[in-house]
Amino acid sequence: MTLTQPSPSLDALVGIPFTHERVLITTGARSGLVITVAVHSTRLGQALGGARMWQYESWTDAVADALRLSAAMTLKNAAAGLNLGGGKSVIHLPLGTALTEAEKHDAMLDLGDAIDSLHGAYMTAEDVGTNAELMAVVKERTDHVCGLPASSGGVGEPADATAAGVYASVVATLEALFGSREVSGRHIVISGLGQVGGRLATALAAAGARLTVSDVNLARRDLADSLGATWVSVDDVHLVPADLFVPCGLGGVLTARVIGELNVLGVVGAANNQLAQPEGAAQLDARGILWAPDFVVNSGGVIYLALASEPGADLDVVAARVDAIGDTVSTIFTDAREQGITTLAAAEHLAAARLDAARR
Ligand SMILES: NC(=O)c1ccc[n+]([C@@H]2O[C@H](COP(=O)([O-])OP(=O)(O)OC[C@H]3O[C@@H](n4cnc5c(N)ncnc54)[C@H](O)[C@@H]3O)[C@@H](O)[C@H]2O)c1
Repeated sequence: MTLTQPSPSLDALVGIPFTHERVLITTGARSGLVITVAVHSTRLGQALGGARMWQYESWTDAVADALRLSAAMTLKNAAAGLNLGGGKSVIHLPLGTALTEAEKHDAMLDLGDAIDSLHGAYMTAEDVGTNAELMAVVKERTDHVCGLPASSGGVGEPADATAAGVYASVVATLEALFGSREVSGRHIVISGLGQVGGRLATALAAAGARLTVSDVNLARRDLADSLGATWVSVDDVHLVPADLFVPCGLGGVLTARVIGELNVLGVVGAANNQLAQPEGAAQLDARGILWAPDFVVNSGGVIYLALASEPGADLDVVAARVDAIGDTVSTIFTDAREQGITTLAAAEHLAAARLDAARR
């Protein structure tokens, strides 16, 4: 008899209840890659969420990520006041895979076919591992894609708007903690200096913040040096005593251990799904650390994609909507304090109120 290790169930991998309207899991005809398109909710409108192309140990991990990320998009789009539902697509790259440009092209055509088969239930855009140029390839197979390069008539990639929304959230968090919106002189720790983290670090340095930064990609140290920021290893970054910790890398960074070791007064960052477990919100609360919920903080990109893509869009109006993320964060802090609930619960209530109103 052969004994094998029991494999974890998808339920355990996903970690949230299955409440999705529709999930398509398909093998790309050209690429051979497993593509998941998860439509969590269309109650407020077409589901919008980016296309992630990333390495996972198993295709089931990629499906689990799509299920989690699409549910978070429902909350994000609802809390942002957009008439859009939540969805996400994930292309599974087996560990060690490095796609050639031709293979990426094939993967995008496959993604476009998968999205088109849903007849408009879901609209995609760029996310980690994809970009505006690759969205132009998706467009060859479906109209349900946004954030194309300006050269293709699109509104471009959303990282500027995401960084602007995170900046507004940082200011709102400082105000809640210190009674002042002043950034100058505050010590802020940023983990992940990519598209969003790099822009945010540049803006915070220009405003006079003292920065400590980190990235798994050591090449990002050049940016840190140019901003006069202190560089620390990714293993130690959460230990640095500071005013704020700003996660701008991948999700799941706030594990029970990391939360227990944080040495800051607030956490506010761009990374999606920062809490490794939902209980992390209460753990942060119990430690007296003010957490600005990620799906509100990082909604600038989706606000930009949705509103700037509308015909005749006024970019000043779009920028004001992005800036108003700071007001939403302040409201969530106030609601949480007054109702004695976590900031996560307060943000979820905000999103649920919009979803419930749409159900009536
Ligand atoms: N780009 C957007 O508009 C947008 C919108 C909403 C949410 N987000 C989220 O914000 C986060 C950052 O997005 P991005 O577009 O800047 O991605 P990116 O890939 O450009 O940057 C991520 C950076 O984090 C680094 N990184 C990865 N793992 C890390 C770790 N363990 N510790 C430290 N650094 C690490 C990477 O090397 C990279 O430099 C992601 O979680 C993304 O889902 C981005």
